[in-house]
Amino acid sequence: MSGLVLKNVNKIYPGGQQSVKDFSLEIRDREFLILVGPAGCGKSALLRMIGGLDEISSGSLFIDGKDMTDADPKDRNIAMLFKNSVLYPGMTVEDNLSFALRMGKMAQEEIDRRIREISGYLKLSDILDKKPEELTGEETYRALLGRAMMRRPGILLLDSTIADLEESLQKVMRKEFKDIHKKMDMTVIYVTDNQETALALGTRMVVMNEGSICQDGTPEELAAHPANCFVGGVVGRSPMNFFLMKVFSEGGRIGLQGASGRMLVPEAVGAVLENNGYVGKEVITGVRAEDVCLSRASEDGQDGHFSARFQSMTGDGTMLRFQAEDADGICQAEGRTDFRENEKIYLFVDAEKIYLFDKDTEKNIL
Ligand SMILES: Nc1ncnc2c1ncn2[C@@H]1O[C@H](COP(=O)(O)OP(=O)(O)OP(=O)(O)O)[C@@H](O)[C@H]1O
Repeated sequence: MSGLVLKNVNKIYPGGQQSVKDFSLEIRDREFLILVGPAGCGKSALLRMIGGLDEISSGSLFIDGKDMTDADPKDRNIAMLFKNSVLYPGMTVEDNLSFALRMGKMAQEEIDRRIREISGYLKLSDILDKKPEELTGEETYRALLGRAMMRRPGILLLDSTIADLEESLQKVMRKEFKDIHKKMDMTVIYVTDNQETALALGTRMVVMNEGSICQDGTPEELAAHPANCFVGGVVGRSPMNFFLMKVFSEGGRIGLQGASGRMLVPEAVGAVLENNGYVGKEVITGVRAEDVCLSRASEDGQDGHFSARFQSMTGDGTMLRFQAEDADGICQAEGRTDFRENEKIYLFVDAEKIYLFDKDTEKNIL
């Protein structure tokens, strides 16, 4: 059993800077939780406090119902793998795996048993005799993970640890994480600034910004109903564009007027806007790149069609960047790559797929 509860946790440094603000979260035993947030939002600070490497300035931490706020790191049953973790130089992978347990005087038989088990899970058997400098990036990562798991921690903290691997390896490792987590009886907190991992693992995700939780849920829930613009921009299969548009009412229908086009919204959406007093006001309209299509319309002014100017293709050629009257954006290229810079293009936005946020609070209106 290794559930974890954080209650109103704060981290304030001697200079007065605060990295974690009133952070409360409950993580169930054996849960795999992904903590996503931009650089500097306090993810590592939070992990360091959970692991006992840094003091909790105020608030409390419970592990399995026991108050561990001030407990010694070695009493927390937690293993950590940080961005800058390295294997002990000069030692083989096997020695790296066994070192801490040998120092703790564990019986060699038990150490050997664990090495066999973990080597099996992490495919280390063929590299047990190798030294760190002989390992590839992926092998190093597997060995580091194995070393962290040798003590059979109840909780494993992983800090952006696969971010430095090549993209193809990251994919492999994400899949393996899922398998390893199933086999090992562990609660895992995985910190990353990359939502891809959370989407790939499909597990619970907490989005963090400026030291606080923005939203908590599955990646699908967060993508479908982001609590605010920030989460909308962070979570989802394609980037979200944001446009400022004015809500209008015309002939009993509600619509949105932007600088380069307009669209009527579905009746249910219109009702929410009307009932909440948004008619005549500006709202932030969020549209995912995958929901903006190149339009064949050749005239401005058609409902749902927006004029823009082509800027550039994305590196993989699947999306294009455009400049609308009031904002830059990104949309599907649909195989078209033959635009000239600044050429006029037409975009179609599916009104069924839009997100609407309050201009002042940036909170989701729908
Ligand atoms: N010892 C410290 N003293 C003062 N400020 C600190 C200290 N450690 C971290 N910070 C600040 O706290 C904030 C959060 O840092 P933290 O490393 O937790 O962010 P992060 O989300 O993990 O970012 P990254 O993904 O880049 O590691 C940052 O603004 C950082 O500069």
